[in-house]
Amino acid sequence: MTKLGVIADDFTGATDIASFMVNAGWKVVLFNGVPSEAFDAQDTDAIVIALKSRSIPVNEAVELSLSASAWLQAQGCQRQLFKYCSTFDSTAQGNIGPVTDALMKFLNTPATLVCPAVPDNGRTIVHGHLFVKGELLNESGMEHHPVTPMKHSSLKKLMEAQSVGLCGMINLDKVKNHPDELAREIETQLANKARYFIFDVLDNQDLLTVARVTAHFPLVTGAAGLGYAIAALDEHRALSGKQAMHIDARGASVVLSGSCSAMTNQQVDFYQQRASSLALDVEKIIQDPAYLEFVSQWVIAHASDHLAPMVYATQPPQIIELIQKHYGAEYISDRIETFFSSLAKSLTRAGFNKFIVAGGETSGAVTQGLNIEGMVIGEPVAPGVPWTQVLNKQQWVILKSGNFGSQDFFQKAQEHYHE
Ligand SMILES: Nc1ncnc2c1ncn2[C@@H]1O[C@H](COP(=O)(O)OP(=O)(O)OP(=O)(O)O)[C@@H](O)[C@H]1O
Ligand SMILES: O=C(O)[C@@H](O)C(=O)CO
Repeated sequence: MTKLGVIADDFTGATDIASFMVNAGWKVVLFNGVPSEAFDAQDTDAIVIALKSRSIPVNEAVELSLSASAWLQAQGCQRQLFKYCSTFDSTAQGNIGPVTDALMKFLNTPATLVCPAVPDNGRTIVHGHLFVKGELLNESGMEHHPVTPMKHSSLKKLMEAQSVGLCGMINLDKVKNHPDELAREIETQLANKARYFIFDVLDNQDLLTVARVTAHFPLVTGAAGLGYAIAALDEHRALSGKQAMHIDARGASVVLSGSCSAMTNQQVDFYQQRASSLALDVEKIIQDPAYLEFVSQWVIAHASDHLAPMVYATQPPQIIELIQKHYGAEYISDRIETFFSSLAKSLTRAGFNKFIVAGGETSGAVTQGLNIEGMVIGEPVAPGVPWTQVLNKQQWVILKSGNFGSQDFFQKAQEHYHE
């Protein structure tokens, strides 16, 4: 029986929590948006729905999240987790507070947990303040975020500004030294009208304590660490989880890199010294209708190389700046994404069954090109970046966030293939 339904407010956040739960031994399936049909979830521990609701208008975020919650409930997920960013990305209008309130009403619960802590990634909570690698959230760089600048670190302040109720705070001393008293503490604070419980969390042990004491809450909210703790506490997880995903070495693979982050630039530099590589010509993407076929044929010609061929648009920031000035940033981004989407589609027709993709937006475009509705989450190549198998297909995909993974990521991903 499925144990947990997860509603994630963005795509890389969805793969992040899915990967943490798989690491704890669960079998996890991820859907891109709310599926239109039912899913037979019998041997699945968690279903994750990836939405794009972090920064859209509040009423749309609420509506989308409620429809995800209703679908998950219909698949048997009585318990649900609302996944938002571990840096609590939101404004005083939302969307974390309003979505949480709406889900609480829908799932008919007077209390929930607010827990963005991910100790493995340096997200900790002390005296109710959120830290990012030892820095207060509002001094971590997040105060400059273009869409959701985080101007406070107090989770109480942040949550109460965008929701209808009060926070209940439980400090580190209680979590670490008096775990047996936590259940009573929750009852006392509930009687005092607390709705959103914020526990201090410094390490994974604290997360396990928090997950244990809130195991009866029908709804919890937070980030990937909470997913890990809930899965790790499940005594039956070994029955269904930790099966290595069989990624079939037969069939060809390709690396598609559209990310221009510092880390991806390093990964592309490293990989192009070892494998056949083709840098995309931006002018030809725009001007030459035969270019897609030319690039497809180049990839196909290298299909049986020892390492997968790589096609990349990745460039360092100073070159990107020039290209964007010349063509317009939005226009050129869109053209490159569409090119990757069409290339992926054309390579599938040519027998390619493994796609290693770099970049959040690029991943969205490739997912669309491959017409992916859902995927099973496999083993991670780097923290938060798992191999995935497309539902009901012999097709495998990695979607790498810009700054994730080590220098040898593209090569490392291919070490997971099996004969
Ligand atoms: N040479 C280029 N010139 C201009 N734009 C480019 C070039 N190469 C890639 N792009 C665009 O840059 C954007 C990169 O965004 P993407 O989300 O894929 O990567 P990222 O921002 O590094 O990843 P993440 O969002 O996961 O951190 C895409 O829209 C892509 O089309
Ligand atoms: O929680 C995080 O930090 C990430 O999963 C995320 O939400 C990326 O957008």
